[in-house]
Amino acid sequence: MSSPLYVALDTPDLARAKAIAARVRNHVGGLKLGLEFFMANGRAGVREMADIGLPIFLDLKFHDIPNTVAKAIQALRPLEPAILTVHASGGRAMLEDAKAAAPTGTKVVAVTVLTSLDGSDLRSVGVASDPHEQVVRLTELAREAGIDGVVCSGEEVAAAHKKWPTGFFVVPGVRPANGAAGDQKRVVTPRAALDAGASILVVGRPITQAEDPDLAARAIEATL
Ligand SMILES: O=c1ccn([C@@H]2O[C@H](COP(=O)(O)O)[C@@H](O)[C@H]2O)c(=O)[nH]1
Repeated sequence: MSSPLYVALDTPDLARAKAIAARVRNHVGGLKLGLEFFMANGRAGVREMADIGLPIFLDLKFHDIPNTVAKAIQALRPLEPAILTVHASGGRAMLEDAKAAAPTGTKVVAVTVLTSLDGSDLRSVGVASDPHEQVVRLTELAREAGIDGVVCSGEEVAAAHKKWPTGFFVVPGVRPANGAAGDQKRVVTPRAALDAGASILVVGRPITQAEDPDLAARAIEATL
């Protein structure tokens, strides 16, 4: 069985992304490429990373009107990513159109509440619900829209999983015990996230900024 650990290669530097991927490839189940990587390296860069032979999670977090999101996803079809992301708050029609536009083998997952936000951040943008309630609400929306799963923190994944037992749950904001949270506010350990029902874990800086990324990935893997 492949590892549930996906490494987030958040760098604009293609050579650095390839070097880290080469070092950790035997201890991770896939490579997550986000906006920082994509803006610098585009589709050609994604193709080069795919040549490494691990599944590609393209985390571009689309959020726009349904037609625009669908057309953007259609433009990415040749890349056939294993997973891609949209924002659940884009609404049901956008989620439905995103799924219809994606390649058959691509999982479309919706970001519920970013792991960098807490209740006070939600209130500051006019959302009265706490992160837990909001994640559960958006998980129900995602399920009804017929997509594949959601992105949430390890604090809510058990509740989301209960609402959607067959869903696919992506958990970022994962830190080894005593690891620096950085800008993440809803953080759990890799083991706790898996025990709570995560399908895959996304870990970036604890691996990519470690002195020895291979050792850091191995240490996380050993806890799973
Ligand atoms: O709610 C979300 C959604 C996506 N992310 C992404 O995951 C990684 C986390 O990186 P770390 O360095 O481990 O904090 C990053 O690429 C985010 O864009 C997230 O953190 N939270």
